[in-house]
Amino acid sequence: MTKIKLCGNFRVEDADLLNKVQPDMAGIIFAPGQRRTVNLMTALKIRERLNDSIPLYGVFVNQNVMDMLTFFANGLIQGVQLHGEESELEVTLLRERNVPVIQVVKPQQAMLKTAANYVLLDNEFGSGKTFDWRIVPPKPLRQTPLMLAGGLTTDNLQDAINQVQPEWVDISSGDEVAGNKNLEKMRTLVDIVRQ
Ligand SMILES: O=C(O)c1ccccc1N[C@@H]1O[C@H](COP(=O)(O)O)[C@@H](O)[C@H]1O
Repeated sequence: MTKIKLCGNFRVEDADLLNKVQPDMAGIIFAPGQRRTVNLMTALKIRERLNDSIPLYGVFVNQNVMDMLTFFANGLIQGVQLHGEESELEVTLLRERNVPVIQVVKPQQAMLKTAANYVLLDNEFGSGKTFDWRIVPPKPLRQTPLMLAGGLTTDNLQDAINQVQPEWVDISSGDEVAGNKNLEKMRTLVDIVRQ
């Protein structure tokens, strides 16, 4: 069964919505200057309020690995999502310290072996835009569990799963209404992957 990550949670009360719908993973944005970027205090409050059963991943774009290791060691995050041009060396460094890693790759790299736990395909970060799913290599050719992202919504999620057969889907914009996380959208998305 495909698993679901709900990302870009930025208000403390978003933790309550996540607890209600129980996604397999949640995400917060540490990359600076994004609409959904959280500061450390908000991140701590979200982790505190979120059920222990929901792993919280931090999204970073070309940022300091030491910060990631500190956040992980302190239990603030349970894994990292590298959403920039991070090197395989950085991935290895994190993996050597047992940090689970989601690494953004280009579609053609979805077939390469990597030290990361998951490879993630996205259009642009948190843009809410889809890309042409036909360029994704078929499942038998893929070496690492695939996380599909980019403009997934309640309208196209089922098609995306049917076409790409990803192990995971990752959604940020598609569970929002007027710029805020929305319980009904979140519930519908989770129901689609679990039906
Ligand atoms: O969600 C964000 O705002 C974000 C900011 C910077 C880097 C990554 C971000 N989110 C990730 O972007 C993709 C696609 O999101 P969307 O559903 O198209 O909005 C997803 O992997 C999020 O984790």
